[in-house]
Amino acid sequence: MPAFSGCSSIFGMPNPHPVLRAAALAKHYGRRQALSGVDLDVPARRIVGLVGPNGAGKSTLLQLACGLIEPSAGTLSVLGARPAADAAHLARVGFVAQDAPVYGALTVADHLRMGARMNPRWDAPLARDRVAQAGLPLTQRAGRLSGGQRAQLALTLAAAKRPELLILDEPAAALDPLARDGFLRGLLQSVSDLGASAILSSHLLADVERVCDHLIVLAGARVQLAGDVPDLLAAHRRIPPGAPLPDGAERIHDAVVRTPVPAGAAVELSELVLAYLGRAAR
Ligand SMILES: Nc1ncnc2c1ncn2[C@@H]1O[C@H](COP(=O)(O)OP(=O)(O)OP(=O)(O)O)[C@@H](O)[C@H]1O
Repeated sequence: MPAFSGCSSIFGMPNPHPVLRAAALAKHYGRRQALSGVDLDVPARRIVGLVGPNGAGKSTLLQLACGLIEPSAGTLSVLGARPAADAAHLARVGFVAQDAPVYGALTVADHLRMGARMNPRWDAPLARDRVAQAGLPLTQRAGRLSGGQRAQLALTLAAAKRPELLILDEPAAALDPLARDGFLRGLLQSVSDLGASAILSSHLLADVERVCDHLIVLAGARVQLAGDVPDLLAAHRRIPPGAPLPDGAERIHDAVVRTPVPAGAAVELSELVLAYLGRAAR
């Protein structure tokens, strides 16, 4: 189980249709353990921030969720089925891999035509609108787009599939602050237009704080913390240095404690993430 799971459920019952459910999930590459004993239950209609240090297993989890790789042990279901179970299931998931891969020799318009041919639920007006909004010239070859524009194109291709789940592996990492802002706005807009869920891995805690309402902290191949952000923030406080631990509280790291009573001060999301990463690194 995660060190702390605040995953909320309707009326206290387990969510019947989680977007992603993992049980004792493990993945190793040879002798290297990338994920171990991962249990997750991510409710639908969330924007999930997946954070953790380099090598924590974030890309591995996302690639498992897309069916690009197979688990070594345990189970994983995405939208109620095995990842990439069949063509219909593939159409329900949009994936933007690290570095927003696109075909350099093809134009923006070629990408849209290809998307339309390959995806049964392709939303041509949505694709055209997003491309126009992002200011992507239709005749420009993708290889000549800026990093930010490439990320926008990759997000457009994923969103125009009208997926129920968008999976994005550090899509905005290389972008400058303005381009990142545009990308995140585009993401929020797409998720809201589609009524979809999204899982976004990122090292940028400010981005996660801004767009995510569900958090997964991975470190050392294990889930350290998972749950809806409001629940997690409500369950943790910062106590003054030297103050005694409140009744029933557990010290996570330094001044951050998990406590059933609202002692001390509220914590911010970045502080909470750093506390769990600090504890995992001890
Ligand atoms: N194809 C592979 N072959 C061998 N080892 C791998 C492979 N892919 C990942 N690993 C290892 O698995 C572990 C988890 O890697 P992963 O890429 O999932 O981490 P990450 O959290 O996405 O890291 P980063 O933030 O640096 O992208 C690392 O130790 C990595 O070296």
